[in-house]
Amino acid sequence: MTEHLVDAQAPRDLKAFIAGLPKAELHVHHVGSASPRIVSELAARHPDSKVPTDPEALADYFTFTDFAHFIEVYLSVVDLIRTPEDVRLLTYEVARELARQQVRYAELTITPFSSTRRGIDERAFMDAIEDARKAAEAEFGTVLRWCFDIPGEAGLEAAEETTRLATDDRLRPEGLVSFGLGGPEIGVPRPQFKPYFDRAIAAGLHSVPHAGETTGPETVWDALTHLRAERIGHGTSAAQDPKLLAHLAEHRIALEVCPTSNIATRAVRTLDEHPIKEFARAGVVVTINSDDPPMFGTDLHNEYAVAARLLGLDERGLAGLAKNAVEASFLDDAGKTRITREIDTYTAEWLSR
Ligand SMILES: O=C(O)c1cccc(C(=O)CC[C@H]2O[C@@H](n3cnc4c(=O)[nH]cnc43)[C@H](O)[C@@H]2O)c1
Ligand SMILES: [Zn+2]
Repeated sequence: MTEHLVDAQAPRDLKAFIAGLPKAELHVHHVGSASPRIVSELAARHPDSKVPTDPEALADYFTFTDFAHFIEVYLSVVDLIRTPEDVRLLTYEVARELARQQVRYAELTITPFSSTRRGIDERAFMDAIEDARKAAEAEFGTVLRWCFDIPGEAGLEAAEETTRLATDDRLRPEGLVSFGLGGPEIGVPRPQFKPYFDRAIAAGLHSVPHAGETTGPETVWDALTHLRAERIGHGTSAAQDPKLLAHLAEHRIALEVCPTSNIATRAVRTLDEHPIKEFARAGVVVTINSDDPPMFGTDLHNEYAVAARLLGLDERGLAGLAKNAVEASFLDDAGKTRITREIDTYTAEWLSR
């Protein structure tokens, strides 16, 4: 069971503050955000799948022995997304959940290769996510943007297909802002993806690969050097390299920290051993994110509560984390100013109660 991951120790008042705090989420996966209700609905639609239809059984199914097991389970959920309507439903429901958590802006990591290789028409796929994005903004007020990621383990064929989908002007969706690299790192060296990142960057996309989640700091250096990373997904092992921490701090390359994810995939042993404190101490820009929240038995509120405990933060400190995410986002300046002001107003009102 993953429920033990939920941080019950945050004071009730701080939890209430977090619940109302306007936030930005920069590292959250599309399929990995499918709620137990959506997963069981999709599993019931596709009974040939081994994914349980019972939400209770899903908690056990979403308990991982290691990162490789996590990816195996993740792919079984990917297999449930078979039609453009599945894609639209999932995207819209993810936005609803983000809005519930006062997320004003989110960059959602989507792996289009996984859908197109399963036979979903590429045009219909783009229309489905864009339709959900526009509906979510109109109905919930949450602005969504996309990061298309290469599923690393699927190799250069996946890299080529993802790059094509991200850079072809006839296909590229309006909401696309960045280009990523996910999946396992062990046995999947970052430098091989350089030509694909070069093309994506030339097409105006920002570079946000996962790195240092399950391998050492050299992978983070590779992501910076070869993939020209502007933010790093996880970057957990950066804590082992003081020069790297200094580089990240100096160049304001933010880390997308997802504490509970790192425990659930067993990349880090316990929350108390999480290197977030070292990041903050070194002056690295830390952003707090949820990664694959239902699979890890968490949500963004819980991740902020975890961060508050690990970093010893009060309301102002939490507001600072929320502002870090806005600042490190790829939102335009007017949007950044709007959300930052909202965070400041909310915090000032809360503290003057
Ligand atoms: O879709 C396929 O057919 C396929 C075939 C081979 C390999 C893959 C992948 O590598 C998919 C991995 C997928 O996992 C996503 N993800 C979600 N959470 C995380 C995370 O914490 N760290 C790394 N990757 C993560 C990611 O979006 C990848 O695309 C697929
Ligand atoms: Zn991730």
